Amino acid sequence: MVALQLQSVGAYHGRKLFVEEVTTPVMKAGELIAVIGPNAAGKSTLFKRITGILKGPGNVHIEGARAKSPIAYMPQDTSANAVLTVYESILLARKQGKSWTVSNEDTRLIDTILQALNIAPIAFRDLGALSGGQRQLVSIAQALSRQPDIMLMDEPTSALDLHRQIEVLALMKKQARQNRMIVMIAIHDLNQALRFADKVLVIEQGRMRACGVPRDVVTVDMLREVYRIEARIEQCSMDYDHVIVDGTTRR
Ligand SMILES: Nc1ncnc2c1ncn2[C@@H]1O[C@H](COP(=O)(O)OP(=O)(O)OP(=O)(O)O)[C@@H](O)[C@H]1O
Repeated sequence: MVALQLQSVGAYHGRKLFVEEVTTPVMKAGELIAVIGPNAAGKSTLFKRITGILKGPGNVHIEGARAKSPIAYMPQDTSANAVLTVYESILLARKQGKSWTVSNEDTRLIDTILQALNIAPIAFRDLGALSGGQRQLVSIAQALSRQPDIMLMDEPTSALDLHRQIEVLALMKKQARQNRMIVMIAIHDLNQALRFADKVLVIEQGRMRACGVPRDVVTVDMLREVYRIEARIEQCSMDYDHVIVDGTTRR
């Protein structure tokens, strides 16, 4: 079973260290981890360091991975220039770094993903002709098609309507459990993080402020200090904690 731990991890843009000394608890197969923090805190930078796109000190320690390239990364920007259909783009993502022979297993998996994300009806549309939300769903499909051990998704639901946001986050939680993946999702919607995450990792000014179960991490004090908001945390009728914002504060 895969396990991931960040050990004193930092990340450079050019010569400047934008993320420093991130040491997490061990993240385990089956877990969904929400990565939260204000704009420019370093969430994307951290993801790019974990994937190896950016360099930096420390160690991204992975144990028990099944795949040779265990990480799939879904970037924040999902715009596409390629002249491909949705189906072709997912197949291409699946075949990245593998033999180009297309097997029944490949086509079956892609069909399952198209159904799960409710995008089968647009499977043969050109990528360039999709809406922003549709492009984001295709990007999720591409990442899922790689059947990774570790899935890093940078704001995967930012362009989706509320119904689709919940569908996608519930699907990712199920995928994490069923396929024994670690799923890390950078997300701004704290209520979605509280509802779906097993753990929440807070990044503030390039450093990890906290990582743990949502109830311990998303607190009134954290919201005041990190987000500069005055808020209450109350339980909704379904027992989920919910952030209710009363106002913003100045620094
Ligand atoms: N290519 C780059 N070159 C130089 N600096 C960069 C680059 N990309 C990001 N940065 C800087 O790194 C810092 C962290 O940015 P990052 O994109 O990781 O933040 P984030 O937490 O993902 O923010 P957001 O929530 O706004 O997406 C910011 O100060 C940003 O300006």
